[in-house]
Amino acid sequence: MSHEFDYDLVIIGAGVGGHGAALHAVSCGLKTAIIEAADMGGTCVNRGCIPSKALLAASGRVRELRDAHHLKSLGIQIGNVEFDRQAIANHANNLVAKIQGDLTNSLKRLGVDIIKGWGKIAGTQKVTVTGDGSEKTITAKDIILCPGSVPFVPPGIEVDGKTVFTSDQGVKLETLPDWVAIIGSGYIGLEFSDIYSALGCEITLIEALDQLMPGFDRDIAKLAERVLITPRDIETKVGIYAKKVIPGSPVVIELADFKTKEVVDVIEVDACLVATGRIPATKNLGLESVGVELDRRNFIPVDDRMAVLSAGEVVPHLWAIGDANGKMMLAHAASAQGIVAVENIVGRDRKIDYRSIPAAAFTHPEVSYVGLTETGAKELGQAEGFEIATSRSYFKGNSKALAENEADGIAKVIYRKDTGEVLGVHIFGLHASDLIHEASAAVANRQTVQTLAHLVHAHPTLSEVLDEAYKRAIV
Ligand SMILES: Cc1cc2nc3c(=O)[nH]c(=O)nc-3n(C[C@H](O)[C@H](O)[C@H](O)COP(=O)(O)OP(=O)(O)OC[C@H]3O[C@@H](n4cnc5c(N)ncnc54)[C@H](O)[C@@H]3O)c2cc1C
Ligand SMILES: NC(=O)c1ccc[n+]([C@@H]2O[C@H](COP(=O)([O-])OP(=O)(O)OC[C@H]3O[C@@H](n4cnc5c(N)ncnc54)[C@H](O)[C@@H]3O)[C@@H](O)[C@H]2O)c1
Repeated sequence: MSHEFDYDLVIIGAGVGGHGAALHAVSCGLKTAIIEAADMGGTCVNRGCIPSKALLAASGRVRELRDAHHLKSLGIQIGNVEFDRQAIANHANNLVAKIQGDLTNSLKRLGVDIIKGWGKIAGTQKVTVTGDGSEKTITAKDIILCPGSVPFVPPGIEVDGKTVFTSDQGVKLETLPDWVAIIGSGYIGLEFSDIYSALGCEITLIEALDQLMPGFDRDIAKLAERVLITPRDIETKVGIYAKKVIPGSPVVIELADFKTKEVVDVIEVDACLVATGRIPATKNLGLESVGVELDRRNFIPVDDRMAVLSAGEVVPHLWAIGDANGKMMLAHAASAQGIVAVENIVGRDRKIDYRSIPAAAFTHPEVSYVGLTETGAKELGQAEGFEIATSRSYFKGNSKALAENEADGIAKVIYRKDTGEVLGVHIFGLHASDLIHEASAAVANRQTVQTLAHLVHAHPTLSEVLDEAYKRAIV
């Protein structure tokens, strides 16, 4: 370690990105400190992945046990299934506390200094920390910024945290409104409609763009809508945005046509979840002291080595990872970026490979993907002069899915026609979030459908869905 500085590495923000970077830094022998102004573990642990997955696990079980038709098809009959909202909420809260403790202890055990307070860049290789009425200055050879993101609330929407709220409050499951409007059909909108509909709430799902789940591959989104939305107590308003939302009892929502901006309806509901994306938490970070300007959406500009850029040039010894750079707002992407930043800090040139980072929505059943959508692959093909092809396989042809009597699902593989290289894989169906990792490894290694079609999968497993899709690509 250098004796010129207090630390080799100082990380601002102890979310999953900062945590991942810190663990890797220690394994590379760097003397490391992490600064956190609020909750250790950041969004994912306290208000994101962890509590939402706990709620999805419990509500998913309720849905399953109340599906008399499905159970009967397996020869099972059970009586009334009851649940306790507060006990489900406690399950999520307890899990948050456990994982927050584990994460904090893992840093302590490895000798990472945890500094509580607001971190701010105060010039090259210098950070100030403000907290408890005092300010101190720390020097570090390298600095990683990982301040994360916060919910975006569109203008016209008033959040009171009780009747109109974001996921920050939603994950606490403090109420189960009879009728809840969910604004936005992205990840949060989808996962919360899964939770609320399983627990008996009536839902109005409002999406500004002209299709639901606009971020997902079209074929997958269409089938997901048929299974996750249509048969459930979910009314959809598509091409419509919430122009005004007034909290209270009832919550009043003015709905307008997204294109003409004209008000088309006013609804009164018991509660409203605003799930309209997230914005970077990049204010007051002192970036101006090193001449860095945020981009037009307030993200920190970075290259693929996670170096911060100023007017397109690398700013030495300054790195930014996680939601704050806006490249891929996912927990595992944040920690993967942290590892890449640390590798570059210790002189091992490394770039992030976004194409091979998988994503999943933990609905019942799940949606997952890795790489490009069909539209994205076509655009790339046009730019680079190649054609693409697709192959599909269906869960209804899979013995394991049939044994479970849960055969709604599809796997779609998108690949280059000339070389066979896999460009994207999309799955909707039972355990899709686990199945995607085989495809993620294939994309990371730029493998072809010809190679993948010869891998052997155990029988009978859901993994054979992908096996089948690869084999269909080469016939
Ligand atoms: C409801 C919900 C569910 C989600 N589910 C998933 C999921 O299932 N899978 C998935 O991959 N992703 C999921 N995400 C996204 C995931 O939570 C984020 O991508 C991830 O948390 C980003 O990590 P980060 O480290 O960049 O930032 P954050 O987790 O936001 O952490 C940033 C930390 O920095 C601190 N901080 C900020 N500024 C300063 C400062 N100046 N000084 C000191 N500290 C500071 C903050 O207090 C915060 O603790 C979900 C998000 C939400 C909202
Ligand atoms: N399972 C997961 O990995 C997971 C789960 C939850 C959240 N997340 C992360 O959290 C981030 C935020 O999630 P999110 O669902 O809020 O964002 P999102 O970007 O996934 O979806 C937001 C949706 O809201 C719509 N929208 C925006 N403004 C609107 C308006 N005024 N009226 C109606 N619709 C409107 C958008 O068109 C979009 O479809 C995502 O980037 C995601 O990466 C991930």
